[in-house]
Amino acid sequence: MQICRSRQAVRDCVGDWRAAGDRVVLVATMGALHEGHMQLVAHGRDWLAAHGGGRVIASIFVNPAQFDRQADLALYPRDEDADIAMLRAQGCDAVFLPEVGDIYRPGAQTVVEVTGLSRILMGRLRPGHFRGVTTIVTKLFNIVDPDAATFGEKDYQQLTIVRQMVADLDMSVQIIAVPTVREPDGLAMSSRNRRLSPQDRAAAPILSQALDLGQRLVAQGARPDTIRRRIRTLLRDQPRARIRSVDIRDAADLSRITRIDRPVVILLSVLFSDVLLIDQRVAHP
Ligand SMILES: Nc1ncnc2c1ncn2[C@@H]1O[C@H](COP(=O)(O)OP(=O)(O)OP(=O)(O)O)[C@@H](O)[C@H]1O
Ligand SMILES: CC(C)(CO)[C@@H](O)C(=O)[O-]
Ligand code: BAL
Repeated sequence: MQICRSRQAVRDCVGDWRAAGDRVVLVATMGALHEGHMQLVAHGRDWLAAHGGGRVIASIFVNPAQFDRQADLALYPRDEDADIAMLRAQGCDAVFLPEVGDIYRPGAQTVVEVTGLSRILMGRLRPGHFRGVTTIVTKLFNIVDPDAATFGEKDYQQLTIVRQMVADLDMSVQIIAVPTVREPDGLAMSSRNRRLSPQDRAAAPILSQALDLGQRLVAQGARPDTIRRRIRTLLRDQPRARIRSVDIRDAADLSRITRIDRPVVILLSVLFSDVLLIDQRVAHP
């Protein structure tokens, strides 16, 4: 696996692959890798196998521009050696590990923002977060120039926003959505899970139980406000869980709904001590 620490190193590496006729898939991450990230690499490989073959490059960059709280940035888990070993074992072809100064250079003035979708739901809880995401994803697309890129459904609003950006700006990158990978007890894998205390870790599967309940109620024909209320009641039974948001939206565009006559997405964000966990489930009436 090639290790690229500068933009130029990535361009040289991808240039060699392209000269050999390979297609390229980008797996963008913030590191502290887990099996969810490995599935992004695996889905990238599957896409390449169906499109004439090629190479997967992962990026690991804890992007300061998408953190709304300094403490969250300072505490974000980092483990470069373990990350490189995992990617190598997964058969990833290259990894891009840029420094902050190589990505955000003095005098830069340009940001990329999907104006509507970035300001609702998590965008209200974390102002500026999605502008930071779309700006770094655009920069990574420009540096790597991939044919396709993988994004996890766990970060459902992020996935929806990236799709909107790619369509709005005519970016020629195919977005591959990857289903959420879970621990055996149902907790969605997340780098931030490492920061949970043992007590919070034991309590955290309440999120997936709440999603199970929501999915059952959607299938039974319940109304969105009833489902939100029942989910909140379940979460309130867990004293370690502090609810930040419970939403039910149109799965296609995250618009508000008053009755459920098409696929919806149930979106949860819940604090355990100072760790904000999110999870989602698409449900069909
Ligand atoms: N459990 C998972 N299953 C599938 N994809 C995932 C999972 N967790 C993260 N991803 C995806 O991996 C990519 C990189 O995410 P990131 O590095 O932020 O990891 P994370 O586990 O989501 O960390 P965080 O704790 O910051 O939420 C994103 O596209 C994200 O949706
Ligand atoms: C897409 C991403 C790597 C951009 O920093 C990040 O938001 C993430 O890890 O989901
Ligand atoms: N996977 C989401 C990245 C973030 O929380 O900043």
